[in-house]
Amino acid sequence: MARYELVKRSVALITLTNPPVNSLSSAVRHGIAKTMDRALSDPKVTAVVICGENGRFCGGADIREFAGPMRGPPLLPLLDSIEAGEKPVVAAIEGVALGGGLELALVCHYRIAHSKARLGLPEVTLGLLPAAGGTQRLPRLIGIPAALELITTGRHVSSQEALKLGIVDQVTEQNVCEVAVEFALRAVAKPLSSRRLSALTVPCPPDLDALLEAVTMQIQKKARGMMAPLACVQAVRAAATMPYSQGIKRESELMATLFNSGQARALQYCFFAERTAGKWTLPSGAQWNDTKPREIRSAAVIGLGTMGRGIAVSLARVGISVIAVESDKKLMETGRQMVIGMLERDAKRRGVSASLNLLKFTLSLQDLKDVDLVIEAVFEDMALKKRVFQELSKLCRPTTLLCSNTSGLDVDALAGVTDRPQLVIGMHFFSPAHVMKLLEVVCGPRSSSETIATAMSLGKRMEKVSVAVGNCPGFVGNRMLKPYSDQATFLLEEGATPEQIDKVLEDFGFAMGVFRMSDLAGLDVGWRVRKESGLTGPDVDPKNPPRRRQGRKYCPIPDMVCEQGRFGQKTGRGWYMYDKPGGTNAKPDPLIQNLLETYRSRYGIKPRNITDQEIIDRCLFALANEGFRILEDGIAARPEDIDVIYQFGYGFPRHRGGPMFYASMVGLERVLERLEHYHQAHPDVPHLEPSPLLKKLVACGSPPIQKWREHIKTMHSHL
Ligand SMILES: CC/C=C\CC(=O)SCCNC(=O)CCNC(=O)[C@H](O)C(C)(C)COP(=O)(O)OP(=O)(O)OC[C@H]1O[C@@H](n2cnc3c(N)ncnc32)[C@H](O)[C@@H]1OP(=O)(O)O
Repeated sequence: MARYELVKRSVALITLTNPPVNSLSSAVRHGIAKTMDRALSDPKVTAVVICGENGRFCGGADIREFAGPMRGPPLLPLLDSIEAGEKPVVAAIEGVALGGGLELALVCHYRIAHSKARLGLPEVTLGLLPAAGGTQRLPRLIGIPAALELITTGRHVSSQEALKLGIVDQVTEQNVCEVAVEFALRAVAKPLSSRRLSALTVPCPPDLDALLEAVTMQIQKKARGMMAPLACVQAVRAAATMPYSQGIKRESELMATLFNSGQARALQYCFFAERTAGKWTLPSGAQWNDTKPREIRSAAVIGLGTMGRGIAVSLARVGISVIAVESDKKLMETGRQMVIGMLERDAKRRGVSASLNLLKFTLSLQDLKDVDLVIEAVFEDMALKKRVFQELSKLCRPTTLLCSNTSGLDVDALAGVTDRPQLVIGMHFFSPAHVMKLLEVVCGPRSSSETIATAMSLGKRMEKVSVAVGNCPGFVGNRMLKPYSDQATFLLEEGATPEQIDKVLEDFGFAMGVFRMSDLAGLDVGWRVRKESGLTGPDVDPKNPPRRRQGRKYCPIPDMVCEQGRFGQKTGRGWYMYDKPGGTNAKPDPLIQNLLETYRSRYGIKPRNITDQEIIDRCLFALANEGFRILEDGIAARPEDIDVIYQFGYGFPRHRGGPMFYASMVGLERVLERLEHYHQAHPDVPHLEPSPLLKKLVACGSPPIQKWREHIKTMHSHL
């Protein structure tokens, strides 16, 4: 796990060998301890270089080991002993030096980085802090403000920025190991005391308290209840105010609290869930690692509304040429200006030049004859989408992939009107598509494995987190949203207010409560869907709208809000009021309060006090319950996929893991018991009836989430 070689007759070259990222597993730590001992005790060796195999220095501690008991030599004393050694040690950093990997580099007396390397202390993103001396050494090296920023955000820096900050001593474009060996030879005669970071004093800003306070306040605003960033601030405060020996103790204490927290478990689960999500498998046996995607060089986007524009930008910025189609000249010109503006701003932010030459705008579908792939992003209307697909089928090359950005319509029905159902697939982007990371790849029953592989690989290239899901109304994300938002509106009937519910959900950690989110998305969207499905319409008595429809409980309040022309932010009024149409500053609206009171008195509902816990339980358990149904229906392959969708598409707090992980943390028995309780109280709400899979898992002793799949295996897969 650590290879030892003697090079240039006197330099010990220690290579970490734990692919793919040379993480510091117990075997690697053991290997480092052994090879360092050998280097320090061999009189022929005058200097040491540490590097990593396969172009990667080290990706940090082995995160998989965090779940089990600690084995092998602990990292902190091992690193302290490297720093204390009497022979110069040089870190040769290629690829990445992250977390424990950077902490290892910080105990080396010198650091040489390749120009393409990235460095950082991302522990905070795993609910931890850099507890192998990182919070104590980095401030001593680069000062409190810069160290605070890196440690509390977990941001990776380029080697050029690392050089400017003083983290590395040299950046090279050449073979970093060779450069480091030469460097080590030159360092042999030099004193090491000033190179031992733990022995340095921290350059302390005069306004330390004010700085720490400002950072704490900033974090409290942004971190939505995450503990780790605040613990990082405390650890850096210790570096500034205590000698190293005490600071390191404080670092360990803070780490101990974080390490055993549910938040750390959730964030580490998210790390692996995100990586697992791309690994799709079909019932046919085809899967992500044995199906070759097609290469996509050119694409078309049909429709230059909000979604189409974002999709066009996301394609062009990764080097794919895009033909954007609109049906009307004025709309096309508006779309063109918006897309160009977005692409220019995006390029400026990334420090690259905007790839405007890749864009073409047209009014004619005829121009799409030769593209490799088309993404339809027209209005959410099945008849319109079918017409577009029929036409594409006639016009495009027989090999062109036809994709729809529908947010919930039947992808197979679209495939059915084409001459190539195997090349039809859903690519459900989230708004704004050039910002939001999530892509649901909706596999119809006839989508070929090559088509799925191509859509997934295109998503990855577009820097999206892509999740393969089955075809059903609303797919995964929007299907689950219904029971969640239904519970919120039922709670309004019973006595809650939009602002109360939103506050509880936002305090839980959601980026936005359900009502603020609806105002942002536009209330008319759901209203149109309800009209299309016959739940509401001209036949409904506006004075006395029924509270039971299609055999189940129905809350007419959202329709009543829409009937007043309140469609959310875009109209300046929705569940809240805004300063102006398009405004974003939501304020409680007395008119909504009035509407709720009138509604309750009309139906003789006595409002009651609703606790925060009831809001959380009803909204989140209804959400997870639908997730269990999605798993048993085979629409999602794993709970991890659902959780990734909710984090990246719906603002579910990452430190809670996602709705399915949250359910597992609360305890499946409790989720089942609460759902049974609420279903008894509301028997006409089918979404509250516990799903058979939830019952089955509880009956099997509530296995950990990673084992749920074994209980779903026998059920039908739509993927
Ligand atoms: C006392 C405590 C001391 C220290 C604490 C720490 O060090 S905590 C760990 C801090 N390090 C990190 O957070 C880095 C995590 N890894 C990454 O950010 C990326 O993996 C990386 C290194 C930038 C590489 O990205 P890339 O896109 O190239 O690959 P991918 O992410 O798909 O990873 C490849 C496979 O490696 C697994 N993996 C990555 N890092 C770790 C790790 N630190 N421990 C364990 N496993 C790791 C990852 O899960 C992938 O596995 P696979 O089975 O192929 O899905």
